[in-house]
Amino acid sequence: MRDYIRVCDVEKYYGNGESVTKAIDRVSFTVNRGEFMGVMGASGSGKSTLLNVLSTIDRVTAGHIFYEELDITELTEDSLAKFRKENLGFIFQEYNLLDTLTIEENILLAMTLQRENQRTAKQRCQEIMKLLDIETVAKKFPYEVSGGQRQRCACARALIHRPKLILADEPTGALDSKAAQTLLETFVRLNQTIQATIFMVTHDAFSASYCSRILFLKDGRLFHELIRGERSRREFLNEILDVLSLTGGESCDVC
Ligand SMILES: Nc1ncnc2c1ncn2[C@@H]1O[C@H](COP(=O)(O)OP(=O)(O)OP(=O)(O)O)[C@@H](O)[C@H]1O
Repeated sequence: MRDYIRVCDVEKYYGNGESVTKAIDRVSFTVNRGEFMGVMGASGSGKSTLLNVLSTIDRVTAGHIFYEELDITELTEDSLAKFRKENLGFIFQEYNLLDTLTIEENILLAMTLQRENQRTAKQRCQEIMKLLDIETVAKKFPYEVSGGQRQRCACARALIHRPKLILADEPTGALDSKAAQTLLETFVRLNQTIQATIFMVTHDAFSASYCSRILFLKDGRLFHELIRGERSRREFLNEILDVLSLTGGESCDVC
């Protein structure tokens, strides 16, 4: 399989002089198209920073990130905005839904902003709501639905463009275990049905056990990697917990 993303010797420093923080320190790895990648590590290990440089929200201090042949560290701000719009979908812990719009309108807004034709937009919205099982709450406002349904709405909004890469920062953080499980199963389904590549930061071993591969960060460096392969999710979970006990990382919210 050809590499979809190549992260080459990436460094991200904050501050300068004596007060410099090496949030990411010479990290290199590749991602294949269609992988469900997890990133784990203790608090402050650099997970969000890595996600931010991968998603072009933040610039690297040194190193290169290639999406196929395109080096995104060399792009101008205008080209970056275009790249983000055409390729990426973001899902964060805070849903950032607009309370004055219904669930359906929140999802459609993402399409309106891209000036898609209305019929295509509506059709895609129906499809994605069906896939995420939120059709029944389409006409409700965000404050009238559950946390899990809000999160799936945020997910639908990110996915309606059919992004090649989904970037998720602690997407299950605000969910109870049932809602978290539903969202993770949705990710797996999306991963399998539309071959979306997923990059998910999580501190939770249970969430990570849904991934096909996990990178472990420690003090900004790549410390370990686990590949699920043919193992059951339970076996993979146990292995993740073993690694976390070595890194002093976190645990598992539901086990
Ligand atoms: N804007 C910033 N300015 C200065 N230092 C920062 C900034 N953002 C992050 N850092 C530092 O960089 C390091 C990595 O932070 P990062 O947020 O990537 O860690 P994390 O693994 O995502 O942590 P958490 O699990 O607590 O969210 C930390 O030492 C943090 O204090």
